[in-house]
Amino acid sequence: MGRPPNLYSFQSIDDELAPNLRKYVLEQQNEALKRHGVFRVAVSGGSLPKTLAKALLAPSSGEGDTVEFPKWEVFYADERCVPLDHEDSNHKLVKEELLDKIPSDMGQPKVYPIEEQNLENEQEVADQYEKLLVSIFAARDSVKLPLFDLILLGCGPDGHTCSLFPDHPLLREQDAWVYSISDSPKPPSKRITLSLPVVLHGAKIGFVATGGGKQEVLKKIFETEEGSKLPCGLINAGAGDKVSWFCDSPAVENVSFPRRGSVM
Ligand SMILES: O=C(O)[C@H](O)[C@@H](O)[C@H](O)[C@H](O)COP(=O)(O)O
Repeated sequence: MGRPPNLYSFQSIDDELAPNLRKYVLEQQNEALKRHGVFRVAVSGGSLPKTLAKALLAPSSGEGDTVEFPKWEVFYADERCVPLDHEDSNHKLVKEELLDKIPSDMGQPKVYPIEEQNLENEQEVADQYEKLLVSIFAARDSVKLPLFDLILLGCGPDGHTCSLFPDHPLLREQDAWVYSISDSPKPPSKRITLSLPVVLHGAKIGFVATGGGKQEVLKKIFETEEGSKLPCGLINAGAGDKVSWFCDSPAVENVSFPRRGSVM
């Protein structure tokens, strides 16, 4: 097993977690821009977009601390098979929480939502999204897996992440980049998700998990054999120190796994 994941815990979301998350995201942004002039990020839904907005919409404190949105390409780590203006859409959530709030002088990222045709056929939605990823990540060369510069995820109370759920057969799938699911235990039932190998391949993987409701599952994920088999645990085990967790104190109150102070 490689090096363990990084676990950060903060007293306050607004005053500590968000500024540290900003620092982390901008480190990945600046690295990626140096590497290939573009920052490719995958984001999921849940509470993440709101916390991300707190991090990214704060004023810049100077050099190296500028969010270069026009150089960002934003993808969805998972999406629900609903129209883009539907209450359940992750794209709608990201748009309302973050994109619509970006001041006009900062410019907008290029965002890649799912296609709205054939929403009733979740396999079709997954295939279309995979085709999109192939056209971007394998434009010139054939690549085995798409390389996101950063994948930002949440953690469900059952240990799911993206739309990869505990004990679900999708966890064993290796072939496609994007899978559909029609029996998601968290509604709505029809969704698409990046595959586990795609997530593990990400250059960096950041989890944001806050609130007392996450306490039990985080203890399990970080401290038990059973938890290491949950989707979040599989990512910790498979991606090691490429993974960073941004948690608040209530979420990790009982977790004795060593924490890091701050992203500095
Ligand atoms: O579309 C979804 O349902 C999400 O992508 C899902 O994976 C989410 O990130 C977790 O359920 C955590 O959600 P919370 O942060 O709201 O607990």
